[in-house]
Amino acid sequence: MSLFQAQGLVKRFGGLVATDNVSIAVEPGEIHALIGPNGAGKSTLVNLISGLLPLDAGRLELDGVELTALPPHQRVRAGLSRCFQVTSVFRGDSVRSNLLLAAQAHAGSSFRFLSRRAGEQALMETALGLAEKVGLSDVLDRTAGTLPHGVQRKLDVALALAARPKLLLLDEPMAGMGPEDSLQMVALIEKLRAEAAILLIEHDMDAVFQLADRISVLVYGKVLTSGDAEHVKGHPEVQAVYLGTEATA
Ligand SMILES: Nc1ncnc2c1ncn2[C@@H]1O[C@H](COP(=O)(O)OP(=O)(O)OP(=O)(O)O)[C@@H](O)[C@H]1O
Repeated sequence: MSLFQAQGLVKRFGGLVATDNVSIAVEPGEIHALIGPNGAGKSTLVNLISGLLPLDAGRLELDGVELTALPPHQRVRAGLSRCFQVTSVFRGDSVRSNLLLAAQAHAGSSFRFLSRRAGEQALMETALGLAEKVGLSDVLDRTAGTLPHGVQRKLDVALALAARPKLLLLDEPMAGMGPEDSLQMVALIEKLRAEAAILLIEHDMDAVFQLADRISVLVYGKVLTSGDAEHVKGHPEVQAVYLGTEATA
């Protein structure tokens, strides 16, 4: 059975059907990318999955737990973590504080048998482990808001990882990045595959073709087709509808 299943999702804005009976699944260890031209409904779909927007119809399930009626924070607790297109970093705090805060927020009662000192130590170790994982160990004392955009995006990923997700929703992680930062983010996402399954929304087609096991193409709120990179590249309607428009965007 799939790790994550979205079935028959529908979202209407007045007369506009922004999400039109979308079903999408993510398997354990899989990177499933979602692409589509501007206005296709990618952000709406991500907001429906993370719970920021209410569904008009459909069902969501993660690892056997139904998410459909859960508010966003309970979906996070169930194993669904999201990186935001607009970063969720506390810009005035250090990288270390950001990581500590995230580690603390998701620690729950896991350190309840430890003394206060040992608890703080365990949180610090978690924070340092997150920094190590995404490559931030050298900038722990820097104020987050003063770091280059690419580094802030890594911190954003680390904050999402603090929740120890089963499924990581990455909403345009390469947005606004130059080629060097994009390459680093691709390498990081490839590494994260070992931690969580990933639903990746991304405009950077090179990155998508490099990373994704499966790509679903969204057009006018519907899944036009779904398959591996070869399938999507060779699909005539995708070339016409999506790649044609994106190549000139
Ligand atoms: N809150 C809203 N109210 C009304 N219409 C909306 C709302 N949010 C999105 N839409 C419409 O729904 C459609 C899908 O928008 P959405 O932002 O999900 O597309 P997208 O694929 O994420 O686009 P982009 O790549 O530009 O981010 C668009 O026609 C958009 O105008």
